[in-house]
Amino acid sequence: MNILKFGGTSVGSAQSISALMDILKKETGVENPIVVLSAMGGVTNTLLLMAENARSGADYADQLKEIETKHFEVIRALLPAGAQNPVLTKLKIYFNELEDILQSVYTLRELSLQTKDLILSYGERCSNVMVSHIARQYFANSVYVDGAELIKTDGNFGQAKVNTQLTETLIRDFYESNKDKLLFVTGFISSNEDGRVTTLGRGGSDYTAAIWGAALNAEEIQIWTDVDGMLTADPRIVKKAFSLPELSYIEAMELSYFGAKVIYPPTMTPAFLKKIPIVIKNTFNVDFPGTYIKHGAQASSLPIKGISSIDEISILNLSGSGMVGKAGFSGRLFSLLSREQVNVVLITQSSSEHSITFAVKPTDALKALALISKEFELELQARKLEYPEVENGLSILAIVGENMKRTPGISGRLFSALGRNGVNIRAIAQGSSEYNISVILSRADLSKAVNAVHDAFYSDLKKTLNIFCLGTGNIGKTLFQQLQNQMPFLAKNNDLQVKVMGVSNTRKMYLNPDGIDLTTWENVLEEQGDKADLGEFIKQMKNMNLANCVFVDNTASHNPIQFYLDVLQSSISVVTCNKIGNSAEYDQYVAFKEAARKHGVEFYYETNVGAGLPIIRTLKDLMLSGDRIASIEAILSGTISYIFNNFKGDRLFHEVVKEAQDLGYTEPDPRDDLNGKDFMRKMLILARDAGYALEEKDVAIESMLPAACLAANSVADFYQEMEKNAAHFENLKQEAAKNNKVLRYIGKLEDGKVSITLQMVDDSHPFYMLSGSDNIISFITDRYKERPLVVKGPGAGAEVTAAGVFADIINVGKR
Ligand SMILES: NC(=O)c1ccc[n+]([C@@H]2O[C@H](COP(=O)([O-])OP(=O)(O)OC[C@H]3O[C@@H](n4cnc5c(N)ncnc54)[C@H](O)[C@@H]3O)[C@@H](O)[C@H]2O)c1
Ligand SMILES: N[C@@H](CCO)C(=O)O
Ligand code: NA
Repeated sequence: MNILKFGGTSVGSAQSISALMDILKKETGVENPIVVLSAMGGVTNTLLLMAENARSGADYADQLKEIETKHFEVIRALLPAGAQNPVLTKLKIYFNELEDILQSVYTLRELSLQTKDLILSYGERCSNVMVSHIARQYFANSVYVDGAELIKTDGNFGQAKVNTQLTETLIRDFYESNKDKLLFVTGFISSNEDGRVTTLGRGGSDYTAAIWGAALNAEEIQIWTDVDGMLTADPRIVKKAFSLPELSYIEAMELSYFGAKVIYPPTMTPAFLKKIPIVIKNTFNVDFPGTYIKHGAQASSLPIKGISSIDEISILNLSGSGMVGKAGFSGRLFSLLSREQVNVVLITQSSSEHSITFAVKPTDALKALALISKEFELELQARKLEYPEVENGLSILAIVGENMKRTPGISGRLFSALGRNGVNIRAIAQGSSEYNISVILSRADLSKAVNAVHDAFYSDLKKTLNIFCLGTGNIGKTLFQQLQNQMPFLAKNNDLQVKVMGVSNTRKMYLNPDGIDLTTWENVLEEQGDKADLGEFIKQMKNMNLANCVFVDNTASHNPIQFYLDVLQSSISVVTCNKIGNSAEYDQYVAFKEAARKHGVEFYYETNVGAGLPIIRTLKDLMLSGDRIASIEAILSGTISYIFNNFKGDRLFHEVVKEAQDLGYTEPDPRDDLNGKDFMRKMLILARDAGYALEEKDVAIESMLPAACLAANSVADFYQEMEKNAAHFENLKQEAAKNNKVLRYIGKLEDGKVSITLQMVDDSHPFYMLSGSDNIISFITDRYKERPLVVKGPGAGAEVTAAGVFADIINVGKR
């Protein structure tokens, strides 16, 4: 025989009660199950509120009406008109009784625990009367059972202690003479020796189910709720949390002790003692197998079973010389707290015995402080103890699982996931049972921490990168297109999900904690976006406090640069195609790298040089492997390369420049390409990566433009000047052609000096053969000295650049 317990949401509406009936149709057969029901969802809270209102002399009539309507609506929806009257009458009697009780509370302005229990009992009574009547349409032998009469307790109202022996006898006797019926038993309520209603405390209906299960040696106890069993983490925090097929009782207790609201741990004890399996099932997803909690649960391959947390916790730290070597000290402390009903959630003590830190619920913190101040008054006065302080705003995160036992590396994985994401740990505790490692951290970090730890332990599952992108121009737009196309492949082959959480251009910004749909981002940004504000964008990004976060700069603007340090220091990686940051002051370039290293995040800028071509990466690998750069020779302006490769025959120079711009090769302002500035930035970044502490002024640039073009103060002006100076460019072209040479703008790093010069080269020069927007770079190093290491290919354009940014993002994900 099985016990089926349905929680508040499962009896919360006509729809869920219909689902419940369908479940019962499958579960009834040769032997009927015993059904235990909670109050309708929300009713217990409303009853409590009414009781408090009555006590303080406030109105409660509306709430009473609300509860009544809630029940009556279900009855009208699920019972034919002819069958409604008897149950409506029964419930009406209950509501009248309830009103009388509330009236007395109101008159006396007094609410004892005993009266409170009585008031609360109406929640379960009403739901069970109602549902048992509805069930009669399908199961003629359905009966309502007042569970309070069969579970006998002491008189500790609100949290009564069960008299197990008497209770089991009563339940068995009752069951013997009612076996043929389908029993609907009120959960949560019980009664004392005098027959007064008591309640079983938090999670009471689960407890009722376990008590009945143990008394009758049930085959299994099914807990029907609104989630797919016990999950690896709170699904409201971790979107990728998944349901666990099997758990041991201990794992289930550890997991539910902190947070998981699925089952209340003490209620498992009767089932645990009799080795009765508990199954957690979802009323709203009946076919899902759910979670089995049982004796000898199969060891699984998962390193941990789950992550649980307590949202709000306070810690107290007691320290001082007076504690060292004092055997009775912690005994005195903790027996004091236990005597005064302060529940201590976690304790750590340093081996120097100089300090003890313990965690309590915030509501208990001041009480604990007062108790300590009184108990240790003498020690405090004599300065043998420091006056303890309460620290609030903290949370506990715990990883749980029996596999942790004797498995090295588990705590390492926990702490490195937290460290990498910039989560500071305040205190650590691991029980010697090794079922649980708990850490205390700032509450603001909790959600990020749980996600990071979830990723770290279930890494064979999908990892999510959360990206925030600036710039929706050429590169930004193309990146989104590529991301959208590639998403399914990444999910399938790399277990990686890239989610765009925020986007901004100069006009608008839009952030969404659920992620932004890449098919509609343009409309969403336009219609739902706020006015762009870079500081605000960064602030909101930081406030989201997500794990595996990447800030992507696809602008050509100075403005984002000033935020890089702050972003890196917030443990957020930076990927940028914007060269301005790395080519400004050398100290800033160094500061970015140091911040990234210190905070364990990435700072990637492959597209700063040669767009998607692997140049930065190649140089970095050479340096890391101990090679030394002797010289670099390179063509690194895709725009100028394109121009020289296409400035032929009778074509005009400024027309070819315009063509390069239309093809997306130029900077947003093409003057930055033609005046050599863009090239200078790239050479400077390369030189710095090669180990030279150079500044902009150290780069000697030979201009390829006449002075008038250089002086143009707008882009339109610039084009006009190029047109006016057509003869200058024509001369250059003809002179090169005359000597069978081509024009090349070449950068060089040699002996720590950087120059960029305009040259005419013949076909003996390796840079002679180039086409389109090709870049070429040739490294001479200690190891590549006979023949250089050469990287060549298209070095500008939206597709290749966005692809380089994309690869940088993926590389952050690989770490
Ligand atoms: N085109 C290429 O081949 C290539 C190659 C490598 C690197 N890059 C670099 O890519 C970057 C972007 O180039 P693009 O062609 O896409 O430019 P673009 O002008 O088309 O787009 C720039 C975008 O940045 C936005 N923006 C500017 N300032 C901003 C701010 N403060 N906050 C938010 N958004 C801001 C603009 O609104 C625009 O959406 C440049 O830094 C460029 O050097 C380009
Ligand atoms: N404007 C740049 C883009 C690549 O960085 C160029 O022409 O090389
Ligand atoms: Na590159």
